[in-house]
Amino acid sequence: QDGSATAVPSDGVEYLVSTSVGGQSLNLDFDTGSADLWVFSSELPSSDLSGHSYYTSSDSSTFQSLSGYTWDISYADGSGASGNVGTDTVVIGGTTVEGQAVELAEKVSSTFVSDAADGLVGLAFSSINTVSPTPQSTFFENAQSSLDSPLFAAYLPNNADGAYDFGYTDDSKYSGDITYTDVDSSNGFWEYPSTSYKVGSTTHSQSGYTGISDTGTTLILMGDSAVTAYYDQVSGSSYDSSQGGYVFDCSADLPTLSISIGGNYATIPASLLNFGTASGSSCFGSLQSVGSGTQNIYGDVFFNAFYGVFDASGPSFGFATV
Ligand SMILES: O=C(CN1CCCCC1)Nc1ccc2c(c1)OCO2
Repeated sequence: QDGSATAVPSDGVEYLVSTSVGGQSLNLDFDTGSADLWVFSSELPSSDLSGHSYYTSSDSSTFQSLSGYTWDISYADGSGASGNVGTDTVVIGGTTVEGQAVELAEKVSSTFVSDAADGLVGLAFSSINTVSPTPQSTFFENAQSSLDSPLFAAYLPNNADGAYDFGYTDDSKYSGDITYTDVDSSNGFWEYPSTSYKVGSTTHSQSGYTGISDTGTTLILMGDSAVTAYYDQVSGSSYDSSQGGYVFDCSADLPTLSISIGGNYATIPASLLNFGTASGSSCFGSLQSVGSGTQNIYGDVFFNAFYGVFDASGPSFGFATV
């Protein structure tokens, strides 16, 4: 059944969605860049639980253990978690999935302990689900047959409540048309060619590059040539290792950044490219380096500007101006 769930911005770094797992409410981070649904659980050391809501399987009448099943995930930012697996009823907005694989954390890395999320809902493709011995389907994959259309959409406006819509697109959340491009899911991501970009009105090519739509990443992460080309146009900008990225004077005049999604450009307004105060009068850039590789990561800052549609028929990804 179609539905919409409110996404609340948290600490400026993620959006959390109140989710019912076996009747227990948890604030979960929806991550289109991974495919595991995992939760803080009573199996964690109690010192890891402070400040978190957590799932207790013995308190759920609908929990079923998957005996011998384990999971262990590592994210590109170096964080990770692991544990065991069961199934339970998961409700997000108006959409219910019975028998959803729920991955209970027995261990989480320190960043998760200090982060507000009580777990994650992975919305990438289950080919990258980490459950052993059998990878498990995502909430969206399980929900698809009950939705009017096999799609979900992310509406994540800057510093304001947003939403995840399941089964339909909501034209009150965007203006103009939704522009779609084919997705190559062979790496398990909502991935597409991203072979050029514009800094202001100057076009640059990045042949062979792809991009992924990743609501689990805060910023926009691109290859070093693109990052250098951008900050070369920001006078006084520099890479500050103590801040962990490019910074500039908060009064700096920033160019727009247009990224190619398939054959179409999405232009991020300059205002969104200043992520905010780093220290004193220096501000942190919303565009940072992805490091090595040719896969750009288009995170929440992208979704601050565009309603993103993840359509399993195709599959395809669509964007429209917020
Ligand atoms: O790791 C993530 C996102 N991740 C989602 C799940 C919670 C923890 C953060 N993003 C990311 C962070 C740094 C990167 C990167 C991606 O690609 C290269 O550098």
